[in-house]
Amino acid sequence: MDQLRIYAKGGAGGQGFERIGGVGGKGGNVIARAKTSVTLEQIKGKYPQKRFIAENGRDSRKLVILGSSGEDMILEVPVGVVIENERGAAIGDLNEEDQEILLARGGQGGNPDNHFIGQKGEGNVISLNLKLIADIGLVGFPNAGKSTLLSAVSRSRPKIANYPFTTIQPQIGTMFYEDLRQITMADLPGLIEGAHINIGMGHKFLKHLERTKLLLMVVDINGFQLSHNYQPRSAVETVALLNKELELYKRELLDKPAVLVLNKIDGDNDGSQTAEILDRVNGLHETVNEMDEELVPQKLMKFDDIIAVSAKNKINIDKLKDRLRDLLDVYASTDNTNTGTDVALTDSSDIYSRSDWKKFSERRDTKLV
Ligand SMILES: Nc1nc2c(ncn2[C@@H]2O[C@H](COP(=O)(O)OP(=O)(O)OP(=O)(O)O)[C@@H](O)[C@H]2O)c(=O)[nH]1
Repeated sequence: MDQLRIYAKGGAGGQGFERIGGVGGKGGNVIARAKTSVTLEQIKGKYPQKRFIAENGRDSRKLVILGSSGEDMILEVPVGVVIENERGAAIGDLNEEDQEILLARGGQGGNPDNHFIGQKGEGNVISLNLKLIADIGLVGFPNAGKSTLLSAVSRSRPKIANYPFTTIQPQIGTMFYEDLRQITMADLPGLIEGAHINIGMGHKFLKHLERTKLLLMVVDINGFQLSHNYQPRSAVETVALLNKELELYKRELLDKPAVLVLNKIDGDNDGSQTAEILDRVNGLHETVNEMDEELVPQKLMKFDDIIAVSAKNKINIDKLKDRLRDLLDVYASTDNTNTGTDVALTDSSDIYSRSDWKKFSERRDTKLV
């Protein structure tokens, strides 16, 4: 969820008491305050009506010359949110903890200027938009080739982006297309085995993946080993492990559009290694039964596609770029999210698309040196 529309209404001003020159209290304001711990989903869950109304100011009375002001209504919103009005114009953005923005002003209390009649508070339809870090977020353990891939797809060297609302610095690459379309891709450092329990940069990393439209999982066909203290993992185990890390952090991440990239196929001379991985990933709901329980996620991600590449030798990079673009377009036009598949699946439905792989395997002999 990256957008939430709400209604904010300032409290009305209290009535003045003309006979004694009494002034009504000012209506409370509705104020957005940034908190890193808050999500848009939480706001929606807590306030399903999405109406935020501040308290009215009190009237001035015989013994109360100055009516007291209404309380402000404070709405806690996620850090990194852009606030827009009904017409889509930006009112401002909140990039730091406890930063505040006024959403709707309370009405003036009744006083001589308004004939002692308390004024209504402002009523505004407001849209809270989470800033995207990039269209595509790379997911992969160290050494999978994420930086190399980012450089391969983007024309120039990826830039280190300075996002005020993150403490980590994502590398952002821009993919350029012939018709001038641009798609951004972010490599957020720090995902390692155990990230969900906050080993390494853990949560800080995973949190930002939520702010991308599509996840691109990058796996080295030779597998992965975090360090000598950790067991080596095969490529297929790595897919399961990454799936699990995402799931343990936040299950909803598994519902995002996702593509799997099998990288470093230049080292697989006859293509058999990659073909076997692809087969096993395609049947992951069966393959996981043979894996250590600690590697197995409860729910499997549904990849929109699996593409084998060599980031270093630029094999299949254009194909990857085209596919990513197509997928983003499809998702933008249908606003679909894929639903993923549970591991406890009993039917044998093939949850991964093989189409591109077939085409690739037919062509790969001519492409490989
Ligand atoms: N043979 C081969 N090596 C590759 C390929 N892509 C990346 N590498 C090598 O793999 C190593 C790791 O690549 P990086 O791009 O730094 O990997 P990363 O995933 O960004 O790693 P971290 O920065 O540690 O997260 C480097 O030595 C790359 O040259 C590839 O397609 N083929």
